Amino acid sequence: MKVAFIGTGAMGSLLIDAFLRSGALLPQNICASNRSPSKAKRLAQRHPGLRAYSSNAEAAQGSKIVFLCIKPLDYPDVIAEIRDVLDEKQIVVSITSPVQIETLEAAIPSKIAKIIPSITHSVHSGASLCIYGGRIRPEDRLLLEQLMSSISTPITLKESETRIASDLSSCGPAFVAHMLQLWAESAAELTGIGYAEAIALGSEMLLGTGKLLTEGGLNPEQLIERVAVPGGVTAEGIAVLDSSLREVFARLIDTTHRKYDDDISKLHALFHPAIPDALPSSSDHAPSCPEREAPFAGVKPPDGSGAASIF
Ligand SMILES: NC(=O)c1ccc[n+]([C@@H]2O[C@H](COP(=O)([O-])OP(=O)(O)OC[C@H]3O[C@@H](n4cnc5c(N)ncnc54)[C@H](O)[C@@H]3O)[C@@H](O)[C@H]2O)c1
Ligand code: PRO
Repeated sequence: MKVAFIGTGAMGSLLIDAFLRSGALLPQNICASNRSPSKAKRLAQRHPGLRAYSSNAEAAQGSKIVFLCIKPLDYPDVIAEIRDVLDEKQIVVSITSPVQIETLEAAIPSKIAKIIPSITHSVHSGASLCIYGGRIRPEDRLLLEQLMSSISTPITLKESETRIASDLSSCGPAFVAHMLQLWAESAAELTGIGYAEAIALGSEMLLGTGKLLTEGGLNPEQLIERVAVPGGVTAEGIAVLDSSLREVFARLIDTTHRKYDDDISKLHALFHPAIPDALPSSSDHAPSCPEREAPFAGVKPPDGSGAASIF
């Protein structure tokens, strides 16, 4: 079975490397193409058997699954290039949040899914966000979730939840890494500890905290209660965070949702140049205020170990 990756930048290459490392795909299963073909060729050199194409249509033709690993505004060109070689049996997966499933369903005959990955999949970790179009059948969903289970924890959600869920799972690693940077910079500046040492300590702490909140069976409230002993230093620190961070997160969510809406508008104009507005926006999905309660479906997929090639 062929699986195509169109766009082999940061995320396309990461997915290919991770699927191969997990054993879920073999190099001979994979076709890759990229606007600058040298990137796809480098992957073929790294993984003998993988086929690199200079044409997106050639990569897509005959592939059971076609991953589109390109940026939002590159979609119209790529769709125009591959439309004629796609059929209704193929599954086209967009890894890009603002590209709406209904836009792709209107443009191509294939079954459409949106799967938003995360850099954490390179260490076989993190949630992949799975959103399915109306043409996806249960067996297609099983296939995609088996594949994604080999490198991540697939979580099914509604398209309206894409932005906030992606903030947490896909942008989140960068947000948390930035918080750690600032914390380590302040630590180095105010106390004299080395920046590298502070980063190392913080990174080990993040790893352990993630484990406690997943396999360790603790929720944030329980974890805080165990750490913040009454009258101790942690409780004082949490009071400081509480008074400052709520506003920061409100602004963060507002900003990412504005950017999302902006991308949706630009895409709409590119896909439908003559049709004015009536677009979905993040405000259709959730209030653009901090008190949103994301109604996260959180449906766990069937258990696919993905240890062996599933194709
Ligand atoms: N990087 C992440 O952590 C992450 C996480 C989740 C989702 N995403 C989404 O994945 C998408 C790609 O992100 P990225 O970080 O890999 O970006 P990137 O810029 O590293 O990669 C995009 C690749 O697409 C190629 N490309 C552009 N136009 C093309 C065309 N017409 N035909 C073939 N290839 C073309 C570019 O040459 C580039 O190699 C974005 O929409 C992003 O939102 C990224
Ligand atoms: N990276 C993409 C971006 O920064 C989206 C999720 C993570 O736009």
